[in-house]
Amino acid sequence: MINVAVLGSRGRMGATVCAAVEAADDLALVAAIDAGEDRSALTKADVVVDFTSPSAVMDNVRWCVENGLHAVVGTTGFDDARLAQVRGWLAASPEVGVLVAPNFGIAAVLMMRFAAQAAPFFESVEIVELHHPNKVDAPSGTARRTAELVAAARREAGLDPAGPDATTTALDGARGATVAGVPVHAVRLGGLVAHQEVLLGGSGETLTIRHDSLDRTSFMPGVLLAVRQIASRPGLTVGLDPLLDL
Ligand SMILES: NC(=O)C1=CN([C@@H]2O[C@H](COP(=O)(O)OP(=O)(O)OC[C@H]3O[C@@H](n4cnc5c(N)ncnc54)[C@H](O)[C@@H]3O)[C@@H](O)[C@H]2O)C=CC1
Ligand SMILES: O=C(O)C1=N[C@H](C(=O)O)C[C@H](O)C1
Repeated sequence: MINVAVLGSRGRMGATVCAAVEAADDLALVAAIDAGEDRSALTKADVVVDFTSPSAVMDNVRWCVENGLHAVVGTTGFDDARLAQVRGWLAASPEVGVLVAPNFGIAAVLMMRFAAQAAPFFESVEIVELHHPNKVDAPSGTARRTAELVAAARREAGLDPAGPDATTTALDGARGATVAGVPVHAVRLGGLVAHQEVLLGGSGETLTIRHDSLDRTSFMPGVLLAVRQIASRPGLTVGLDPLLDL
């Protein structure tokens, strides 16, 4: 039995994780903590799951590492500097495992992988992410990660991350934000959960790779996989890919 605690337990994702843990025969939910509540109950857990906010997550992760607790982190807001900070904390607690994944959906992980595979074969690539209007950050963590993977694949093939663009006159924001050289556009729309399109274009043809999370249960197989594996993966793991042998 793995004892699990959830940070952000009253949120959209946290509540879904609590339900998934309670439904699993090999997991026990030992603490469910939200903003302003005492974190000491977390020490009953083997693994802490964090779905809070980009402004809260770093303090939570540091606290978990300092207390010898493995952490599975879905909260967004991680850039290279933040990941380096986590590696620094882990250096003092080398037995602890922290997994940070911008998206726990298996299909989303595959979408990112397919986008990176396709990226060197096209002149142009742009990313459109579409989410529910209560999302606090833009662009999404998934879009940022996709842009980084796509840019790395294009650079390796000797291509510019961005495609040609003759637009010289535009309202600020009309061409989106640039992440690792790739244009990223963010839509916030009632009725949506989490969606992304990677648009690739070349001579006379285009390819669209689209992923849709229609319900937050889509993230649960990935979260539970990470919870089950994190104790055997000390140090920092970024993304779900290594757990899927991708
Ligand atoms: N990696 C993935 O697969 C996914 C990641 N996310 C990310 O997870 C995060 C949370 O998303 P939602 O659940 O939609 O947000 P939400 O706003 O519904 O929930 C966040 C919860 O965290 C709580 N919270 C804030 N600070 C806290 C703290 N210091 N300690 C404990 N609880 C705290 C809030 O009170 C709230 O209940 C976001 O960064 C989002 O982008 C969301 C879906 C999937
Ligand atoms: O806030 C969300 O909802 C989501 N956040 C993650 C992100 O920013 O990529 C994952 C998914 O897109 C849902």
